[in-house]
Amino acid sequence: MTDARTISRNPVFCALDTPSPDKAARMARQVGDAVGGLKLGLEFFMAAGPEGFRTVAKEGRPLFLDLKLHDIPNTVAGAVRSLLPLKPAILNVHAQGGMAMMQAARDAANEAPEGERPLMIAVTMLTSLDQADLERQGNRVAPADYVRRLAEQAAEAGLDGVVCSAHEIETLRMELGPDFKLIVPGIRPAGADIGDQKRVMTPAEARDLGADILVIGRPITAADDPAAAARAIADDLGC
Ligand SMILES: O=C(O)c1cc(=O)[nH]c(=O)n1[C@@H]1O[C@H](COP(=O)(O)O)[C@@H](O)[C@H]1O
Repeated sequence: MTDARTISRNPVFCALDTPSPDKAARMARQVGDAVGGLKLGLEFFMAAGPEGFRTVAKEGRPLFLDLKLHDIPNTVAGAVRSLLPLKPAILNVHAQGGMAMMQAARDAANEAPEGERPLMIAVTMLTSLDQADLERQGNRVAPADYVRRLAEQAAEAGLDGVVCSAHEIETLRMELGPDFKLIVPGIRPAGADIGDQKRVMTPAEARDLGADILVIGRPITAADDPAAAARAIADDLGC
C-alpha cells in the first residue's frame, strides 16, 4: 500500500467516475493495490464535493482531483487555494486557459504548506478529440503539434506536467525531459470498448513510451469484476 501522497511504481490511476462517495470508496477497496492511485473528477465532485473527497481520502491512496479548471487567472488561483486544504496529490487546469492562468495556478499551489503542494498539471487536448474536431474549431494544426505547443507553455509556466494522449508521449518526453510528468488517459486494454475516446492506446504500450501515470476508468469500473480487471492490467504491466 502506498501512502496518500507517494506515487507508487504502479502507474495506473483508476478514474472513479461516479456521483456516490460510498460507491467510490467501495471501488477503491475492491481495486486495492492493483492500482497506484485514484482519480476523482467532475461527476464525483459536482455531486459529493469536498466532503465526498474526504470520504475517499480515508482509503489512504494518492488522489488526483481532476476538475480541469479553466477560467481567468484570478478565478483559477482562487479555486486552487480553495482546494489546497483537501491535500490532493494532483490537481489540473486547462492549458487552453493560457500562460497567465497557468502561472497563477502554480503560484496559488505554491502557497500550500510544506509537503502538501499538489502536482500541478495542464490538460492539453482532450483524448476524446481528434484532428477533425480541431478543424471544426478552425484550428488547422495537427494534434501532435497542438499538444506540443500547449505542453511547452505549461512547462514555461512552471507546471509539473501535462495530460496528453499516448500518441504524444514520445515527442513530449524528448522535448520536455524526464522529470516533466506525462499523465495519459484514453487507455484501453487490447480489444476493449473505446467509448467516447478517440486517441487511445493499450496500457503497456503507453507505459513503454514513457507515460508516468495511466488514467483508466471504465475498462476497470465497468467490468463485471473490477478487481480482476485492475489486477489483469497490473499483471500486464508487471506491477
Ligand atoms: O484529465 C483527465 O483525466 C482526462 C483528460 C483527457 O484528455 N481525457 C480523459 O479521458 N480524461 C479523464 O480520464 C478518464 C478516462 O476514463 P475512461 O475513458 O473511462 O478510461 C475520465 O475520468 C476523463 O475525465
